Amino acid sequence: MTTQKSSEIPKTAEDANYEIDVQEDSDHPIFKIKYRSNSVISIGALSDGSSYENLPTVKVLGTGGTIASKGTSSHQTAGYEVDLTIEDLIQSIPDLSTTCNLQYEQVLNLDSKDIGTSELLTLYQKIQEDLPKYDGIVITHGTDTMEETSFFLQSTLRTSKPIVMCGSMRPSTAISSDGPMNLYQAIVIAAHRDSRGRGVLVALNDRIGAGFYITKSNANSLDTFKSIGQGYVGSFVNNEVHYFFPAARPLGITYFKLSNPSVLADLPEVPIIFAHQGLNNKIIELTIKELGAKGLVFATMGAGSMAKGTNEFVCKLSKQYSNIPIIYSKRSMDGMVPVGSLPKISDETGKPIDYNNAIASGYLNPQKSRILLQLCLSDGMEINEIKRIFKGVYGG
Ligand SMILES: NC(=O)C[C@H](N)C(=O)O
Repeated sequence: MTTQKSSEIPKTAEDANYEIDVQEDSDHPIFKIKYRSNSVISIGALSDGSSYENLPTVKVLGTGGTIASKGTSSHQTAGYEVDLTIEDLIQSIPDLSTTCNLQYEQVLNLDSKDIGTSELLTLYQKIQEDLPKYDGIVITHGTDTMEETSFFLQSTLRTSKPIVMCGSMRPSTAISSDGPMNLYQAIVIAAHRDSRGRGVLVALNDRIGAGFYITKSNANSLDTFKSIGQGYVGSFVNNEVHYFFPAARPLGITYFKLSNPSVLADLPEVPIIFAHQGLNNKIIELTIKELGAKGLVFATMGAGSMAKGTNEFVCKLSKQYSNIPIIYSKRSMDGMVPVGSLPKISDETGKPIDYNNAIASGYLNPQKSRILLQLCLSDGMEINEIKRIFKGVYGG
């Protein structure tokens, strides 16, 4: 690889103070143009053979959240309302016209607690429609359920183009609101060629994480998105995107084709039960019998641990209801549930009872496990196939 530098100013952009950095190898020359504003864009062949002939095009899709909210005072950081449009948000950030061609659209405008299956489907369809037309997509979203949307999109959109989610922890009216900086960074990340092939990303607070794993760890502070075991994939410093590793997607992703979106408007009912000392088994019975749950996820107390009586109760009940899948996830933020810690159940005589429908979540937390199970069930998968899918995330 050779690197040449030039500070020549071409006639066509006389007053544009920039530097061209050409990196060449035999197959893929890359031209980096560093502008006065310090934003860097690349023109040339990408490693997959495609290229940005001009500035990359980025579409920002607004869905609401705190980033689009207003409080009643500058110190209010909880209890505010969604009140801004995506246009307002774009107006709050500095000009990015030397970094990308930017377009935006309001898809939803909700607090993310109100995002359910039909909203996910609306967003999914919009992204499917936009992906062929843009080099990158940014989604502004509430942080409370961002990890669920990011997991859903990662499991349903197969693309090497960057899809970057962002939000904020402080409303737009708060002192030191983090929304504009997070949105600005997300757009620069989506426009950056090195963001390709990394799956759905979550960008907040100068950090870039994998939407597949990342989770909200703090209800109030700016430094909230974490995936402790898996770490961040990169960070944002000054106006630069820094990746720690070459482009890669998390292992264990299963892509579901939503060929019939109407099926998705009604994803199967899969509740999550949070296990704790003295859990009343009646709640499990109500969930399966009264709600008609098609599967169940437990946030178990440790690596799959629940009271012996609860495991026996669930095993018996789940069999009465056509062997519904029971996912053993965990309420701890980090760590995993291995197959080996699934309960072994026996009858009064000590004879083992088959509990084949118990499935370990591996590294997936309960809310991500729920979405994966819903997608598996809507695809008509049987228990053993669902086990295989979860095993991809080192569970099963
Ligand atoms: N920080 C946030 O965005 C929280 C907000 N309640 C939401 O998820 O929409």
